[in-house]
Amino acid sequence: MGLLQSWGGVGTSLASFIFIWDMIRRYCPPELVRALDKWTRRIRSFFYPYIHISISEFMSNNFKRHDAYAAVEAYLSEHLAKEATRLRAEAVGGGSKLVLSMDEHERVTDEFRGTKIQWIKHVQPESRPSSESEKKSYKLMFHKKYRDMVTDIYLEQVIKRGKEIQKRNRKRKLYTNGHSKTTWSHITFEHPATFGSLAMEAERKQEIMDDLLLFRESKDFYARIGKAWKRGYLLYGPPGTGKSTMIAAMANLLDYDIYDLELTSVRDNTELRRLLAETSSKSIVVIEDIDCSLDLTGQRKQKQDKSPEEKTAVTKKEVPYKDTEESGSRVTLSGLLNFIDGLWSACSGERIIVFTTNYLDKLDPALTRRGRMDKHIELSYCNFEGFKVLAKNYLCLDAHPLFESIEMLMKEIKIIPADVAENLMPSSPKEGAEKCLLKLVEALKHAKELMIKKDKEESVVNKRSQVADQDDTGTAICHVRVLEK
Ligand SMILES: Nc1ncnc2c1ncn2[C@@H]1O[C@H](COP(=O)(O)OP(=O)(O)OP(=O)(O)O)[C@@H](O)[C@H]1O
Ligand SMILES: [Mg+2]
Repeated sequence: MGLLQSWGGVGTSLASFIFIWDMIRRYCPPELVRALDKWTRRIRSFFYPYIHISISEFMSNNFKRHDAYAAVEAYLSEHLAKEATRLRAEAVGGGSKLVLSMDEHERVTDEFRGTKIQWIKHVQPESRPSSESEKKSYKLMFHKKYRDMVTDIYLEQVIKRGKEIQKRNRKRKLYTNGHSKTTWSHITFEHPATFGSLAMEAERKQEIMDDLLLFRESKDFYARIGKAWKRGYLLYGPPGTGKSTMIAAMANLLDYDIYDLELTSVRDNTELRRLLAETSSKSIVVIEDIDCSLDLTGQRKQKQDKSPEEKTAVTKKEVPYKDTEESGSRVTLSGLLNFIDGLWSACSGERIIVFTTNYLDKLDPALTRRGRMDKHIELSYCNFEGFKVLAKNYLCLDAHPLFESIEMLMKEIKIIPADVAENLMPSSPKEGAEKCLLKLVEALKHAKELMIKKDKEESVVNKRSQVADQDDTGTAICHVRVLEK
């Protein structure tokens, strides 16, 4: 009872204080109010001499992740996680190691040169109900007399060590924007492809690898020539020739993340710009099957009438393009070109942009011109050299008596590397290398027979049409004679 009475007393005094303070602010001269403000600040800092610094996950414009946030998180996970009682565990290094980080609202104390510094994790749900994310931040609290030391030395060290830890524990990520999401979602990227395992001429592979490595080391060069540090690659060729595999090999070679941009899920240029501004440095932005993702070729011609053949022709790869229209994507060619040209992609550091297509001639030349797509790489049918790479990868074979006939057949038959790989893949543990090679020989022979048959049929059709042409000419001549009479 006594306690309740005393709390009631506190409440009344507080209300009176606020009332009097408001009166003073309203009716006193401004100089007096300023002086009072100054004194209240002094009194407050006397009783509460702490400074707070907040490091949010996203920059204030909410577009870009804050590098410092990730570095602080890494530092705290390694140095102070032992002290925290509520933790979050995440697997790194292919699941072989668990990294612990502080759970929300948890606090830990660090010590630096005899000073105690407290870290608190804050998680605040986003104000917008439609938003999928939360606002996360780390708050740092310390005595004001250590202000210079903490801001100049301690924080710098935390960020530096955090970045080292991040580098050590880094899991590469594959980001996607599919499934009607307006933001990126990611999974760990663990594709095993390397340039070594790609079926391609060794010389061309080396040339591409040199180009990529030179790009990675060219920060100063790009700064000197005043160009955004980015490079565009256009990979083209028939389905199953290794375009997607090469992108994975590129990411593995450079140790970059991949952003797989599904253009059909992007509503308009503004959304495209936001998504691209959210991509981080050291990344490869990929737009697969660019010819199907956007009406890039038709955008400028704007709804010209299609020929009846075009209207009826439906290939496998044209389906997504139809979806684009249905899903109402309004990304335009100029929006895409804006992004490639640098204003947006130059936001943060090294970036590679890769487009893939099965039909090079379907693309607008504005998109493929050098400077936008700096390097065009053709991935084509498998030749004998490519086959040898696959035989080594799949069967651990450098030579075999069957190689000779395979070489002969490959000179005559076009076969995609995906089909060669499929035949070389043992279908059971008992299936030996020779059996797999025989499967491939059979597949090649079968393809050859089909080719001969097709050629014969075509020549018959050609002969028939030649005869028909002659007939037509004959008839036409007859008509002329009748008219002349
Ligand atoms: N050049 C290659 N070297 C090694 N493996 C290859 C190569 N090309 C294709 N493959 C094999 O075939 C499969 C399909 O290849 P991939 O998906 O890279 O082809 P793609 O060119 O991207 O086809 P699409 O145009 O249909 O997207 C891969 O998983 C890989 O195993
Ligand atoms: Mg592909």
